[in-house]
Amino acid sequence: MHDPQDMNPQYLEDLATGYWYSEVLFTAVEQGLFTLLEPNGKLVVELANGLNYDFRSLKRYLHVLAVLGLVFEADGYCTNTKLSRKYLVQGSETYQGDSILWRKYLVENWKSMNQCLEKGTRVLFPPMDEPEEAVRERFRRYCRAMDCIVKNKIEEILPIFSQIKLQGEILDVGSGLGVFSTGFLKKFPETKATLLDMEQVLDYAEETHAGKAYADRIQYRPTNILEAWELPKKQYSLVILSNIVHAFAEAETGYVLSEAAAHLAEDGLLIVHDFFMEHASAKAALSDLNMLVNTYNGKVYSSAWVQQQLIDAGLTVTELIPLESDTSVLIAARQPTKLAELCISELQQLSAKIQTLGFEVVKPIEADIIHVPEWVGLKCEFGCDGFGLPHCPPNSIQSEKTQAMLKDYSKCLLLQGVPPTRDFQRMVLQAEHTAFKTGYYRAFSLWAGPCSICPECGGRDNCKNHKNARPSMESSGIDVYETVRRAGLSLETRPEKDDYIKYFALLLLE
Ligand SMILES: C[S@@+](CC[C@H](N)C(=O)[O-])C[C@H]1O[C@@H](n2cnc3c(N)ncnc32)[C@H](O)[C@@H]1O
Repeated sequence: MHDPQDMNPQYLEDLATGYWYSEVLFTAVEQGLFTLLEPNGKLVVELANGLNYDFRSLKRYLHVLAVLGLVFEADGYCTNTKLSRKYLVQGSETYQGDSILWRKYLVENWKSMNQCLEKGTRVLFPPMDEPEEAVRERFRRYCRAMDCIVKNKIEEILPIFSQIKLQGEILDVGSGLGVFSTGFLKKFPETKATLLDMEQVLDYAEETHAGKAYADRIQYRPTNILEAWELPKKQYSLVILSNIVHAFAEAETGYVLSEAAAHLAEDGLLIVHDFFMEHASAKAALSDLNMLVNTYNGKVYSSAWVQQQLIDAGLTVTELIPLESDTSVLIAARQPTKLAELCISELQQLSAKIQTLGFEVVKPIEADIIHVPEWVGLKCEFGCDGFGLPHCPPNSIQSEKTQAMLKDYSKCLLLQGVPPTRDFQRMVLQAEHTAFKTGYYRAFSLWAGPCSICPECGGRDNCKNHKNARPSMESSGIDVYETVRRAGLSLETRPEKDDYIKYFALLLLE
């Protein structure tokens, strides 16, 4: 997909047709198409009969599913792909259909966006006279949807705890069906869990876990978590708040966080898993709107806000730990040494800290993707006004030296920001200092554009600020476009002079 900085109307067309993709998926999942294709695929004609579809229209529809990588279709025969077989076949452990169909259920509320913006709150609610059975079924669908999503997350999160021998009591706050805590129960046999949620949710949770090997280690405690929790304080080795922080506005969420902290044992760990504005920023911002149209007062927070609540409650807290997927975790403890037992790479922690300086993207990359071809210097010598400036060629690093220097480094961070140049360069310097103070004593940055760090430049032969001057990537012979693309980010030339600019810098670490 194009991005907004490409200044391409195709980006707008792609946004406008986003629902085409979701409708295609919703229909196939709702009709159980992928389930019908198991175990060995079907003739398209058989599928048309099974679904009561017009044969020719189904061929067109299957063509789209094939283009989207969800089926294979050839010679009138159709089979699932690996992806659809794993995630879209009913009855499979990894089935995602319940969360996909929950997204479909929410479409009506999204259509009320304009009214929500006018009123400042959700406007559509289930009917007051909804029959009890319908309410119960709706709750259950909601629980299954959350379950689908969180069971993938727990696989990403458990490795953080791989050096810890967790024992004792786990408290899962706003647990839903409790998939998060059961992930811990399975990994740590010497733990027990208490689930806090509404009564009807916990009834369903109990049904779901009945008969499982760990079932007798779970206690169900129906609780309104916005009121006092009738539980012993300072008792729990692990307190879990997964996807609950975003359910309420500041006052309520602040209360829930402080109650969670109060129930944490002296040597316990508290984990907050959620969307945070700093990670997967488009999805996080859209999730914030999802809260606007679907909840009473929920919202997505910045990690800084949640961290501050935990600090105010007397805890020490990690930097944001982004998952590979769209959410992140923060982990807090009463004893700072407890956090040192977690398996979070130093680089992850540093990236998160540097992100908070205000960069759009902070991406760890391997130094060997940095591309230093022969031609870059030509663009400086012929065609750039900066040639001869204090830290531009020929007063910069020769490409041979850059190539040699890069051999001393393996890890680095690619930093993306925006103009003005001086502000960006100052932020890069701050990032370098942050890395240095963290222990990366070889930290060295190369930024974008001629050095602009001093409002009054000492001039070509007379730089008065060597302490803060740095070379740019391009002046050192780096092909910035190719390097950025190899890092999986996008950078295009600008068709118009006033088009949006992205700035990149490299922070070499070790
Ligand atoms: C988004 S779900 C998260 C469930 C689970 N922790 C997860 O990560 O999938 C939020 C849960 O909080 C529960 N919840 C919301 N408000 C609550 C309240 N005031 N008291 C107790 N539970 C509440 C909901 O019933 C729901 O199960």
